[in-house]
Amino acid sequence: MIFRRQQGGAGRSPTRLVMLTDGSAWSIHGAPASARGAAAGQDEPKPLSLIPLPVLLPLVLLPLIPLPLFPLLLIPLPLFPLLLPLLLYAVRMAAVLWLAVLLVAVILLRYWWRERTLKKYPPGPPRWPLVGSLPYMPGTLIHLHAHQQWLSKYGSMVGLVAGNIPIVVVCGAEEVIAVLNHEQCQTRPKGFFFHERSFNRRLGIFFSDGPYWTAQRRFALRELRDLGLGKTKLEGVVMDEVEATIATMLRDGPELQPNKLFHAPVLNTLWWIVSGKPFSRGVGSSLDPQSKRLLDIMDRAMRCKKIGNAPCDIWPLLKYVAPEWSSYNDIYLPIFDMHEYIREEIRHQRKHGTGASFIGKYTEEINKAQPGSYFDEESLIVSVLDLFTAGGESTANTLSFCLMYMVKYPAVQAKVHAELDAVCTGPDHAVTMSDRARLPYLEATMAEVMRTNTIAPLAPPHEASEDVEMNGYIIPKGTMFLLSLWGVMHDKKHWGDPEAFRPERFIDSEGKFKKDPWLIPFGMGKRHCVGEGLAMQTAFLFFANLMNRFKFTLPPGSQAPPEVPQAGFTVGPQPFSVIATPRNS
Ligand code: HEM
Repeated sequence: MIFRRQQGGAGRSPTRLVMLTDGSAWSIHGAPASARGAAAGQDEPKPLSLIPLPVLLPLVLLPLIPLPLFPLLLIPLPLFPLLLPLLLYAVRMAAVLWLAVLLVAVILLRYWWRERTLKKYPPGPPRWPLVGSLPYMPGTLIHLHAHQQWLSKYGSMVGLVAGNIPIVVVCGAEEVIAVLNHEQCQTRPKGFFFHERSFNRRLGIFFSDGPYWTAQRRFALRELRDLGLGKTKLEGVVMDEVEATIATMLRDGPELQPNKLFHAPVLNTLWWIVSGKPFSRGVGSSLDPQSKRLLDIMDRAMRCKKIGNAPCDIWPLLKYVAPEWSSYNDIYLPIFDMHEYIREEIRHQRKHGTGASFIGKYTEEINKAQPGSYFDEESLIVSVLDLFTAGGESTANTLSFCLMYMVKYPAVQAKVHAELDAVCTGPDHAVTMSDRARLPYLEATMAEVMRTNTIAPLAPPHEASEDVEMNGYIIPKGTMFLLSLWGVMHDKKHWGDPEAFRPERFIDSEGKFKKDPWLIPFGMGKRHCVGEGLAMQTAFLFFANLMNRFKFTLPPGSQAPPEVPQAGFTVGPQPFSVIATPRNS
């Protein structure tokens, strides 16, 4: 390319900058010099298509050269080699500019397209291109923010967009119940997280759909029941864990931290169901290395509070460029470690024989699988992962909350003790499932704990499998629902005084435990928790026996723990301490 100045003469346009190559020329102002000549009856016009590509390309790029670089074009020819780096820089800038323009165009197009589908969408915070409503979304405890800030401003259904994913946060009790029972709201979202956690397929029970999900759920329900749910066998396993926990409390007490007390024994019960054997006896220092490894993995997995909402879940490509910053490593590395742990157990069982366990029964299904079967090793790994993630922290946190409310409400604790004293033969009596019906106040206390500070305040996300019409809004297919179970259990119209901790609300006029259909810590409808029976049995045996053996008080001089929970995969109490005093001392 050669640039030189062309002098304009009388009656011609003033001096113009032109580019000459091979005799063709182009003015910066857009008209080919040859075309101008032709208009004046001189040379034949030269069609643009005849301009060779090496000439055409710079012509197209030229307008994109940033303005400050334009004076470069006035520099005398002999100096040009010296300016080559600057020229290259200019070309690079032009390319970057093109890319930026293209990117902005794509983002705006996507934004426009998305907004077209959200015409009758519920109101909510502003939605921007690229980030949607993310700047207005709290990172954690969305249910509290929704009830304190959004409910009065936008109503019981709040429309948001995270990145490009439409999300409706449902805070109204009736609307939550309607969605939970709606035929077209029973699938799970299809985002990055749901594939990445399960071998790039949607496997397991928690986040799968359709006939595959039905098969996995049915299998899990059957096996949880057959593996001893409600029968003496499982009760014996849980009671072993209860005894081990009590021994640890006596050894490490009297001051204890409930947040650290229940994870190991609860996971141990789950591991027994999964593998047919407990992984350790006791908690804390007495763990064997394998058990410690499992607990460490679970701890890392549960500590990550951003699941489904992290930058890598919204912009998946970040996993390649910023795995730390985008929380990819925090979320997925523990999950992959867990895959490996479960895979090792499956191999061990294959080698040494499988017994009456979830893995054993599942392996039998795999062995008799026909082509197209829903049962394979990866499905087994993810199903076990689901049982662990769904059942471990939730049950342990429920128990920590139980102790927290006992130290906060000593009068309730005294009533629980009085009831236990009337039913049991003394603090050394092991409370079993056969005592449950005779302990209605204890049962009501557990129900009230689960109502007041439910560990899954928002149900795991549901998705609209079709366009759904509700309250005059149209929620497009593919929208993610975040359903406030907390809202149902704090609805003023239904409960009267939802903020009060009052177990008596679950006691009828005859002094018996009274169920309430709006007590839904385990959800309702087709996606209802598969582990409710197991969780309630475990929680009852732990809580009843610990209450029978100990009196719980706050350490002298310490404040009552705050009711606002700590976020995690599920929520739990903020760290707090109790003094556990044996009742027979
Ligand atoms: C206090 C303890 C527990 C609570 C509060 C709880 C709560 C819940 C909730 C709210 C759901 C979602 C319902 C929905 O999507 O609408 C759920 C689903 C589920 N829970 Fe639990 N859960 C507990 C314990 C357990 C245990 C011990 C297990 C298994 C060992 C378990 C396994 C599952 C599974 C597999 C699902 C997915 C069901 C599906 O999508 O079909 N949960 N749970």
